[in-house]
Amino acid sequence: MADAIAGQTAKLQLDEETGEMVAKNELKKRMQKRAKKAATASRNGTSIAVQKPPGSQEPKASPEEPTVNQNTMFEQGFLAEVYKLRPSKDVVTRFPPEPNGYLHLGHCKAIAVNFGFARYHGGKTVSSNPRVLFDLYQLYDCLFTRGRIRFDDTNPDAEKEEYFVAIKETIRWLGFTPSEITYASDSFQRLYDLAEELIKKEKACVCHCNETETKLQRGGEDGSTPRYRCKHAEQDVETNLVKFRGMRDGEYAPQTAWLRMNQNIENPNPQMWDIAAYRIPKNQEPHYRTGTKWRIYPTYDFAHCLCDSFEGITHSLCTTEFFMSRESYEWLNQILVEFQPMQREYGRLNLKGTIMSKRDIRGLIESGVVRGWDDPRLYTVNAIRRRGIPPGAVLSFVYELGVTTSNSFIEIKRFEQSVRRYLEKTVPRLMLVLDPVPVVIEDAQEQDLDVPFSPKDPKMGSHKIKLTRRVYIERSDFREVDSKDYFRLAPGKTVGLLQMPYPIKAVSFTKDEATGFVKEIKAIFDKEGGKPKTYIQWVPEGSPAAEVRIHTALFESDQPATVLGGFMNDIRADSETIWPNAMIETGFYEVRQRAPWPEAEGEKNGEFGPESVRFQAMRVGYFALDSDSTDNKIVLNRIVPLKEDSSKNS
Ligand SMILES: Nc1ncnc2c1ncn2[C@@H]1O[C@H](COP(=O)(O)OP(=O)(O)OP(=O)(O)O)[C@@H](O)[C@H]1O
Ligand SMILES: NC(=O)CC[C@H](N)C(=O)O
Repeated sequence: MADAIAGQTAKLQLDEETGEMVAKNELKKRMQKRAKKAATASRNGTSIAVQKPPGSQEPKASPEEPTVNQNTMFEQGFLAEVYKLRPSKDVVTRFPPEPNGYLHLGHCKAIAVNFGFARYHGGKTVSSNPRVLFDLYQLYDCLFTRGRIRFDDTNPDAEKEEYFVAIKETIRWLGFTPSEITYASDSFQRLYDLAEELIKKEKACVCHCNETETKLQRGGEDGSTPRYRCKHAEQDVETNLVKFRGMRDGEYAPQTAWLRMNQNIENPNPQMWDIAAYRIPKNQEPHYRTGTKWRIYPTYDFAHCLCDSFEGITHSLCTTEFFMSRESYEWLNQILVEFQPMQREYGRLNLKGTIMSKRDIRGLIESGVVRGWDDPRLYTVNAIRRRGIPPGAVLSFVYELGVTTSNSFIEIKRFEQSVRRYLEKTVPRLMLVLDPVPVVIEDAQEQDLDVPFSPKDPKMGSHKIKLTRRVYIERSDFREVDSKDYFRLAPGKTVGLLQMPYPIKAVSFTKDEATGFVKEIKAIFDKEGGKPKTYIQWVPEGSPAAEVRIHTALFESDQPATVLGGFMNDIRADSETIWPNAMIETGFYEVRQRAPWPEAEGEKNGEFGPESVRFQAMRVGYFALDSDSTDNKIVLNRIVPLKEDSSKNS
């Protein structure tokens, strides 16, 4: 029976316009009809979007056969050029987050670039099959490749332990194993000593100018007045040393003194206009790692290049907003240290139709628009993960986009398309009914049906589903009044039930007097009527209840940040729909027990949560178990719809 049902279901295709499962021929007919209609409409000046007929659709790739090999990113284009500029047997890179918030999708690109570059140039002789590679890569990462995390933890006022922990976790989840985890704070003493050396070389002074004065020295508000050097640049070395030590020993109030580099105010690059090297933070929060030992902290511009040198970073890869900083990076390293890393800049990954800045997300959380940093409508890694997007799908997306020097603004639907492609062949299929209405099949005999988890991949195995007399179908799959162009259930009409040996024909129905809703449908098997035009999903009586959350775009526009009055004025009211009384077939329990689906990347090592329970709910979408679930309550999030949401970037 399983084979017959598998054969039948495998041949069905989703009609993206109606959401029905139909035979290939039926879909072809429908497509031709629609194409004709569209042609007539276009002749009449009105346009209708048409789904491509089966066979003409773009080939669907599986993650095992990626359209873009992950190595392509390092073999061609920007990153290949970077390597050619500095070919090295011992590539060392670092991913350098500031632990002041949770990482987002853009950071996944930075992680893939930094760890991937080191991995590629450290272990490129290994097979290019990603499945085989995973175990080997873990070993390779630890033993041979030199991709590190370095926390840029130079601003204790903004940093918290929870962010350090979450960042490390994200990198593991993406399937990378840092060869080392380091901290700028490991080098605070060494950095301090080098700051004194810079003073002794007359390349830094302690400055007391405030923000307004500094702005004037740099050409005023719009940069149109002549630039000039501040008077503190004339202080002698001894005075600067005494003052700098005074800063260190707490003799200056926060923000009344800062160490400033003596660069070149004439240089057209603002990064060379005597920028800050050390500052006294306003709040004097204890540092997560060094406590109250330091009252002064190095700036990014002082610490980053020096730490890169201390750690022997060969290729310091960062995003293009640091392009101007390259000059000060090289200037400082050349004065103070022997080993010279090479900084190069690639384009940031941005998504249209959302916000990713930590400050803005904090605003959404505080105003109750979203549940928290991991709300599935956001694009923080926590949110993407909770929503059920697998780490392998995130990486595929990054590899697909590749790396150039341009900042990319990608539509959410492109991201979702990539995720859908990844899930299509890697997760099992189940039946889920969002808004159940009972159908009593009067001539049904109770029996167990053995149905495959995948219509095409026998390796996924099969599970039992009980054919009960009373089953549940989607309320929207029944119409009280039939019509010619309607192909699902209606009085006197036949519809196929997925995985069921025979189609059913509705014979009568009752309604709830109070609500006017259909209460129960009576049906019989239609054993003589031949193949039905359309198939719908169902669940047997006794199936577990589930709360299903369907999320769509949080914002109306493509650029919420630029909307008049700010992104808060751009929030969609219907970005979350909850189906509290959905039902899922019991095969779900086996899917849950066999998680993670798919078994790949960072989830393979046993570190996975409920979100790795992923499946395709036929005709409804891809789903994952939400972290609000308990032993007695199933809560599901839709990962992505089965097709692109035409109403909006979902
Ligand atoms: N959108 C992005 N695309 C690609 N790389 C990014 C993106 N955002 C940050 N990065 C890179 O990730 C690394 C760590 O960044 P860090 O946490 O310091 O980011 P950030 O720029 O403060 O992030 P944000 O302000 O967007 O939260 C840096 O090398 C940074 O250039
Ligand atoms: N060079 C870089 O990649 C910059 C990293 C740094 N943590 C930042 O401020 O974004």
